[in-house]
Amino acid sequence: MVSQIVLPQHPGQTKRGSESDSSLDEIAEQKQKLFISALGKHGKHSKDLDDSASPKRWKSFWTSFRYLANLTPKEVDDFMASYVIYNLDWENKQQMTEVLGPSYQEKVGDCLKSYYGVLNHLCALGDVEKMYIPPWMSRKASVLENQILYERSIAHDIGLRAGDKVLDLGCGRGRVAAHMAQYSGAQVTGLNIDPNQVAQAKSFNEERGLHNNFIQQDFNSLPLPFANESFDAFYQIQALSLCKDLPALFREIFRVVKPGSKISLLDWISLPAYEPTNPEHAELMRRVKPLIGAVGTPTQESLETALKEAGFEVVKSENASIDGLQAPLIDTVDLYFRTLRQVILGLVKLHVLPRHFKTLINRLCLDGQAFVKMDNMRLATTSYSIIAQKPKA
Ligand SMILES: CC(C)=CCC[C@@H](C)[C@H]1CC[C@H]2C3=C(CC[C@]12C)[C@@]1(C)CC[C@H](O)C[C@@H]1CC3
Repeated sequence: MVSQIVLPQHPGQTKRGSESDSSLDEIAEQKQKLFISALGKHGKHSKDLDDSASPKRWKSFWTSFRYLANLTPKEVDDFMASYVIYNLDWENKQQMTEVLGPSYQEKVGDCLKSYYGVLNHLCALGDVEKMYIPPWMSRKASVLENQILYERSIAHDIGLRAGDKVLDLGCGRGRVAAHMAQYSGAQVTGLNIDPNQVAQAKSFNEERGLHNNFIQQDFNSLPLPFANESFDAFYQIQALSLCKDLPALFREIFRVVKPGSKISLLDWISLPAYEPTNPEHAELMRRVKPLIGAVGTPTQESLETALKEAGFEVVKSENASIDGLQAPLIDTVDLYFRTLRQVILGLVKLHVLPRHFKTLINRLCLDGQAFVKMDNMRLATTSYSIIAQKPKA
C-alpha cells in the first residue's frame, strides 16, 4: 500500500506548514487510503504498487542516451524547427495558415513526428518515460508511483475487466498500455502518430508477453481505423491538445466504443483564473505551451460541451491532483532535468558528448519553472480528469 512506501518528504510538503495545510494533508491522506483500498479490491495486484510493467530505468536511460547520441544533424534541426507549432493555436486558423500554409494540419503532423521522435528519448533520461506528469495523488509517492496510482484509477473508473478491449489514444512508448493490461487483464490497442514510439511500444509489450496492438496513425486523420462498437472502454493521457477538431474526434470515439462504455480523459486545460489579456498570464502561456508541447488549449467547458454533443454523458469532471496542484511533481522533475543539464553541458565542454546534446537539453529545460508557477497560480493544469459514458442501448 502507498502508506508503506518510505520516501523522503517531498520538497512541496516542507514549504507548506500551516495548520490548515496539515489538516488538508490529513484529509488527503484519508481520501488516499480509501481510494487505494477501493483500487485494491478491483485490481489484480492489490498489495503494493506493482511496477513490473514499468520500464527498467537504467536500461531505458542508456537505450535513449545512445539513440540521442546517434541523431543526425537533420533530426536535431527538425526537432528544433518543430517547436514552431507550439507558438500557434488550433483556434487561430488564419495564423496557422499564414505560418504553415493551407495544408497546416499535415504540417503539424510532420512537426509532431519530428518532435516526439526525439522528445520520447529525452523524457526517458528521467522519470517521465511515460511522457506525462501524473496527477499528484499521493504526497509520499514518487512521480513514477503517482503514475501507477493514476493508471490504476483509470482502470477503476472505466471499469476495466479481464478480456475487455480498450483503446489508448496517443499511446506513446506503450508503457501505460503494458501496465493497464497487466493490472486489469484487458487487451489494449494503442494509437500514435510517431512510428518510432509505435515500434518501441510493440517490442516493450511483446517482451512482456502482452497481446496488445499498436497502430501508427495521426488521430487528426479521421475516421479512426476501427469498426463501430469495437471497444469496451477508452482512455487517453494528455493528447487532446494535439487534436484539431475535438467534436469530430469525440464523435469518432463515440462510434468505436460499445453502448455503456466509459471513457477517461486526462488533459491540459486553461483554468477560469487565466486571463489572456493579462500580460503575466499570456507570457506564462507563451513559455509553457512549447515546454509541454501543447498546440491547442481546451477548457473544462469546451471538453464537456464537445463530449455531450458527441452523445456522451459526463460522469465525473475534476482536477485529479491533491488540492488541484501538480507543482510539487513538476518541480521534482524539473530539478532532476536541470541537474542533468549541468552534467551534459560539462560533458559537451569536455568533448565527451556531441555538441547537439547541448542544443537538445537547453531547449528541453527551458521554462520548467514557468510551468510550476502557472500551476501554482492555478492558471492551467495538465491534471484535469473527465470520466464520461456512452449511454446504454
Ligand atoms: C501537450 C500536453 C498536455 C502534454 C504533453 C506530455 C509531455 C510530453 C509533457 C508534459 C509535461 C512536460 C514536462 C517536461 C517534458 C515534456 C512533458 C513531460 C519536462 C520534463 C522537460 C524538462 C523540464 O526541466 C521539466 C519539464 C517538466 C514538464
